[in-house]
Amino acid sequence: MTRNERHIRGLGYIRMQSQDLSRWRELTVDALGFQEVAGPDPDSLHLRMDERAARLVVSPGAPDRVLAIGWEVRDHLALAAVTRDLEAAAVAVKPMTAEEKAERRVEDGITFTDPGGIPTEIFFAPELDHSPVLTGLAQRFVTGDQGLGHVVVPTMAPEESLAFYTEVLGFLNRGAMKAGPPTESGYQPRVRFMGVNERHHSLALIGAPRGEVPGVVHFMVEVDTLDAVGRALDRVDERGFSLSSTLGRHTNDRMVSFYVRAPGGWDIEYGTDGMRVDESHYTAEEITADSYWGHDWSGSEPLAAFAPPE
Ligand SMILES: Cc1ccc(O)c(O)c1CC[C@@H]1C(=O)CC[C@]2(C)C(=O)CC[C@@H]12
Ligand SMILES: [Fe+2]
Repeated sequence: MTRNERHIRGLGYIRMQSQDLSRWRELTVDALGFQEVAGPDPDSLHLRMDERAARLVVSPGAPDRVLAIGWEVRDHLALAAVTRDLEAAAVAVKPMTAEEKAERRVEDGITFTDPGGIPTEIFFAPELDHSPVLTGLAQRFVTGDQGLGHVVVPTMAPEESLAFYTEVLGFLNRGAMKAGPPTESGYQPRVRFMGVNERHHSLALIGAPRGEVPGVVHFMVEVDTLDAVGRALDRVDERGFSLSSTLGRHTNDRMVSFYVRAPGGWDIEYGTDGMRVDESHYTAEEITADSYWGHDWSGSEPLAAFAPPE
């Protein structure tokens, strides 16, 4: 198999819808220190992390689900090249409408669904907001050349999804972890990690019985200090949010993080101290434990992506 040229530079934005915006605001703004800003849609929650106008947008709607995972490319030429790669792979690609571009505050982009049914977008030239970033915990979100963070998406077609992201979109294989025993036909299910920059993984894929709704297992944001992670942990606890996993350090990206349950049945992973991958010598590896210490999932409420299919 060959891989197309790697045009994607990072995870750019995530758009979601939820029936409970006030609880989303409490979690993201009050507990995790995102900055709430005004945006093109007065009814949506626009959350700022850095100089980008908004990295996360939560709109009112049912059911609770992800509306778009936005991947960033360098410029118009890169967008045209990725569009050609997708069309060559027979993916139904739509150009963003003027309204979609205005909502996302990007110069241009395309929309399509990935093999797992996840609404996916590729864009370039996001608008910047040059006013100071006023985070609630005085933390700095680690973004920049490492993008927003990472997202873990469920897929009912794990082999097809892996081929799509690595061969068509050029994501780099950043290793895996076995997830459950081999099937009778000998297929070994794995959580697959993939990267597009120095962040160890910008995307992970998990085989799950439910694809499009909610369309996400967790997304991760990184902050600059362990103290900010600790303060966020105190605040989610004070506000009665359910901790899906205790604090721990992952083996593959070395991130120290906890996971908190958001409305809609997926998690936000909040971490610090992630490693940077040096691609000049990195080789894909298989981890045999998710963490060096901590990350106790025993108190986790069931994830919506793993609910039995309807
Ligand atoms: C293993 C791992 C390394 C780095 C990460 O950022 C990361 O999210 C994970 C996955 C954590 C976790 C797991 O290992 C077992 C299966 C889990 C519980 C899920 O179903 C979602 C998160 C997964
Ligand atoms: Fe993660």
